[in-house]
Amino acid sequence: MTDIGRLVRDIADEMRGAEERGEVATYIPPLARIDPRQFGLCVVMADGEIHAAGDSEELFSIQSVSKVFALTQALGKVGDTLWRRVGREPSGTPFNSIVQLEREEGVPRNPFINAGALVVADINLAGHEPRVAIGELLRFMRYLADDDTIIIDEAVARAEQATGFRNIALANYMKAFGNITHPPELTLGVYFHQCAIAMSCRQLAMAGRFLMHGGFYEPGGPRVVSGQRARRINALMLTCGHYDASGDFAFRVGLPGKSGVGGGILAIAPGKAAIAVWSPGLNANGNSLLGTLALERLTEATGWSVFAR
Ligand SMILES: NC(=O)CC[C@H](N)C(=O)O
Repeated sequence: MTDIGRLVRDIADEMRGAEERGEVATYIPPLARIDPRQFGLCVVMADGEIHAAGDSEELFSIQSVSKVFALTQALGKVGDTLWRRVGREPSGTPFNSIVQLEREEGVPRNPFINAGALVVADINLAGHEPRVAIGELLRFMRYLADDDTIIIDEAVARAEQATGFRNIALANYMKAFGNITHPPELTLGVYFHQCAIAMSCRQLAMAGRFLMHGGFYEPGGPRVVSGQRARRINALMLTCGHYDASGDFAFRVGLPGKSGVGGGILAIAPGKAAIAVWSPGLNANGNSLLGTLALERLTEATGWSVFAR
């Protein structure tokens, strides 16, 4: 039996000393100021035991990791009709790409690229004021993580509102195809605020537990989603969670995972563990460089890859 606590500490020690750390995202000004020397890792085991090391209590901007929870929320509202407006194929393009949208008539490839997440935000906005839609997601995150202190970093949300021209373009372009139903600025407001949720590795790993427990909050606890839905969300994370590096992530780590440009990654070992890792330096695809390496070390040592026997 692998001593997980020790493994988690060893990985954090290795990452602390790493020289090659990638580049922090600079296109969102507050993220450009984050110290790239930080690294945190938290593993929540199926029995509830928690192993954490490094800067695992430090808050970071979860950015695109929020897309997993926003998708869960949207599926709860509209069920499988969501798939009329969003595909479920890997895009093979960067997270903020627009190139496929013209040929595919405003239907994004999947819910984890920005275009897809904007449609999901549009679904979550239906029938609400933007403030209420955002509040609903924040409450959902707090419930999942069992932590009422989780907040939205307004400075990050405002910064993206002021500089997010690609997202503004994506939303307007899809509006032209009728796949954004609200005024684009309202849908964008919901999206920018969900990306600006600030969490620690511990909080994020806790929030991901329902995906390790087949849709249950915890063993013996209430259902968050059906078993089928949990499996499907995990499948999408595996195939689309790292954009045009999703294949490489599956190859190296072998777990459903979702990254964000804040440097966080949520990874799920079904039935075994929910894992959150954070290191702000990104690789060329906009995924945490050391976060990916740490997960590779973890699955190599534990055999948690979904492809392991
Ligand atoms: N990959 C990401 O984390 C991207 C999220 C970021 N808020 C953006 O829209 O650009």
